[in-house]
Amino acid sequence: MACKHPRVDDAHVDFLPENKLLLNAVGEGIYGFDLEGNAVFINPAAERMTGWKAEELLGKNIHDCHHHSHADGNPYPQEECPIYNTLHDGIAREISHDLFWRKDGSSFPVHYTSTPVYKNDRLIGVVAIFRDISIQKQTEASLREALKQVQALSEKLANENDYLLTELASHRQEVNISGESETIQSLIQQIKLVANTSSTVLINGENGTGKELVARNIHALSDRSDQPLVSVNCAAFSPTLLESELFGHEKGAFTGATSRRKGRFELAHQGTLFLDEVAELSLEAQSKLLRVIQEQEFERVGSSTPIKVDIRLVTATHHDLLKRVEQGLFRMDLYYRLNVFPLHVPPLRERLQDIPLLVSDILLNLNHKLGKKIKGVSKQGMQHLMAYHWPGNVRELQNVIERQTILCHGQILQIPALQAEPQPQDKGEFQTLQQVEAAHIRRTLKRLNWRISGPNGAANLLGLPASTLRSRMLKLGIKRPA
Ligand SMILES: Nc1ncnc2c1ncn2[C@@H]1O[C@H](COP(=O)(O)OP(=O)(O)OP(=O)(O)O)[C@@H](O)[C@H]1O
Repeated sequence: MACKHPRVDDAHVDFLPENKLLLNAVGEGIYGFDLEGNAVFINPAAERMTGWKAEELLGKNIHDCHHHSHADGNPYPQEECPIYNTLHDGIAREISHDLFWRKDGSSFPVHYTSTPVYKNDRLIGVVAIFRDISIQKQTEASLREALKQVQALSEKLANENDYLLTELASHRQEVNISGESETIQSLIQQIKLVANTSSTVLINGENGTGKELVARNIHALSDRSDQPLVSVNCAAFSPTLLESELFGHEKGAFTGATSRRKGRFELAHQGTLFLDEVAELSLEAQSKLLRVIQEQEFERVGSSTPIKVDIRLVTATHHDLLKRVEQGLFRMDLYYRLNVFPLHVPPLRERLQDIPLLVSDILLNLNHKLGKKIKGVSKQGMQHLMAYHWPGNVRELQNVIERQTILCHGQILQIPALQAEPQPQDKGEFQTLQQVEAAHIRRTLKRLNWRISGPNGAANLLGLPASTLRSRMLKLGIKRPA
């Protein structure tokens, strides 16, 4: 932009004479103006910053040279200029959000002061001292950007932390498995054996038998126990959501992916990942899982950068997974990868002798939770519990006990007769009374692991003295299988 009206008024140029040497040495730009707003002094720093030489500007109207427009290109009238206002009212000003235009048409952000100069109490001009604050602005912008990233990261960490703390808090007490039956004791042995290896474990069993409890025990007994145990119920998500839940996603990977998110595989790094209901994985997710198991690496949804993880995998299902393989619903190669160490959790109806111990553990928790003082279950109540077939397994037992505990006012819990065990299918053949009696005794003995006497023995449950039961067994030819 061309500057107009070159006019030097010698009468006004010498208001800074003694300081000129000093002013030429400072790093900040300095202009001296006469009362007309024309430049009477320009130091070398100002020349460097604006690209104008002093001789080009001296005597000219400085506002027109590099203060002519705002950043958006709109005109900047002289009447609004703080420096020119100081010229008129003699009041000092300090401005931090403004810009100066250079000779080459570019601009830079400035911080400046405009200070009135008096001689013999008479205002004779103004000194403007300015600094190029581009670097400061850039630093501020990068700091703001860094702060945004730190805030996003700390929010994400807080979420992950919340998830892990909730997991820990809700399961801290479940590091034991109650049961004295042979099957449970042998299960506990196997858990202890496998826990300290890094082998993949596949837990199979009906709903409510304690598969998740087994997984927690494996983790708790392993050398990864101070790292997270992360659980995912594969049946709880649609195939697309499950993929992003497991592997995470990049920002914008799909509609609704407003920020980058870590998947459960990353959260479980160095710990244990428990995939419950693993049979529900889509074939696509199965391929991805197979790759993680083989290569210990995967990509987030929407990214091609591989992420390496070190996890111990424990899976569970209530399905016959091999049957799912035969039906083409589950990859055979993945099945073999998961089934390295299979564990079977038996249904409660096959280990009825565990009921008294389970009930006493459940009551202990419930007394604490509900503020009750129940000491135990009545004799008849226990018989009712032992006579039931428990399709919902331990979870159903917990629910029955909790329901009755809430209703109970005394110290001994009464349990009503529970829905009777379904009879064997009527195949259209008549059975004699003796055959029905033999089948019933055999079934009861089997469920009680062939225990005859004692409070949890079959004789007690059938309402007979143990000696009578033994002679009936002899008569009916019932023997414990070898
Ligand atoms: N042997 C046991 N001792 C103590 N508590 C048990 C035992 N088995 C199961 N439970 C309890 O029974 C409840 C159900 O167990 P869990 O959730 O582990 O079963 P699950 O087989 O994983 O069920 P689902 O297949 O429905 O997910 C839990 O509260 C668990 O703590």
